[in-house]
Amino acid sequence: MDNIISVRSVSKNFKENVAIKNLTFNVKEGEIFGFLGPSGAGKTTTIKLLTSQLIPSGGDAMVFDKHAYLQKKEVFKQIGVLTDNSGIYERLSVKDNLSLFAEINEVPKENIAHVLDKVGLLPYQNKEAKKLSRGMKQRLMLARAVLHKPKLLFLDEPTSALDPGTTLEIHRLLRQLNEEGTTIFLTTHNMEEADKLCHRVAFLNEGEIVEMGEPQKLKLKYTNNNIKVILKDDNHVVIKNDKEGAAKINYWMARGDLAAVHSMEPNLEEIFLRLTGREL
Ligand SMILES: Nc1ncnc2c1ncn2[C@@H]1O[C@H](COP(=O)(O)OP(=O)(O)OP(=O)(O)O)[C@@H](O)[C@H]1O
Repeated sequence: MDNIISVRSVSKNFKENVAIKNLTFNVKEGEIFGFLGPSGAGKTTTIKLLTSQLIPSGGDAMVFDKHAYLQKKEVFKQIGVLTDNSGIYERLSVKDNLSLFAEINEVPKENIAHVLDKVGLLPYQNKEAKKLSRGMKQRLMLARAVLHKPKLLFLDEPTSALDPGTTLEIHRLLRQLNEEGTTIFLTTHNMEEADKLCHRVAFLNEGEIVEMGEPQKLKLKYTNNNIKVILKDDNHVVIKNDKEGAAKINYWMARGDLAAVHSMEPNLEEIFLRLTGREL
């Protein structure tokens, strides 16, 4: 698989404030890549560096094998961006918002109904944007970001402040887009979201990547090798995943005392805390 994003030793300073330090990572074509970190870690700055809204202070931020800040309009036609500076025209209807966006960006309009249907907004296409709920607005912004069928989609905190039902709906849409071939780069401080959605994640702390990999592999890497055993008398016992632990489980099983066995691998939140001493 080819790298669609390639970041080499990138840094970004805002005067004396160092926002990004020596970032190096790739995103492969077809991946959902999660960029995780607490507020101020540098997630949005990274998206801006990759979408030509900022120029790096050092290093190479490449998208489609070209420096992101040198990208031409043709290349940007292959990229969709969803950030919180919504750019929605409140007084226009849902459909007219997309229509105007298509005109400004020279995108054909015939895809509008299809995209609105996909994000579940077709029945609301004539509704004024200002009358939409937050979740519906987010879906409208997603519709706008994918109207031109981009190969690469950047999403900055796509589900922040959404209710769990709408969040699940957005996740379903993102998975579907990914299955249809869109590579997705998303930032989030929601570790559960990252775990469920992303093929790989990078942990960002104070402008630096402190760990990167597949969620499941990271959990195995940082496991403390403990197993929780629940016995039928409702006793919970934590044992080691070793020969001695296996003998204990055999013993309880033979006596008919065993109710359940759970691995105790850490979640991404706990790994981040262990690596940085910070919560998300
Ligand atoms: N235009 C700017 N001028 C000066 N400093 C900036 C600018 N943009 C970002 N920063 C600083 O860079 C650092 C990283 O900010 P960034 O917005 O990338 O973080 P973030 O991880 O996206 O945070 P959040 O989750 O709160 O959006 C912060 O210290 C921020 O204050």
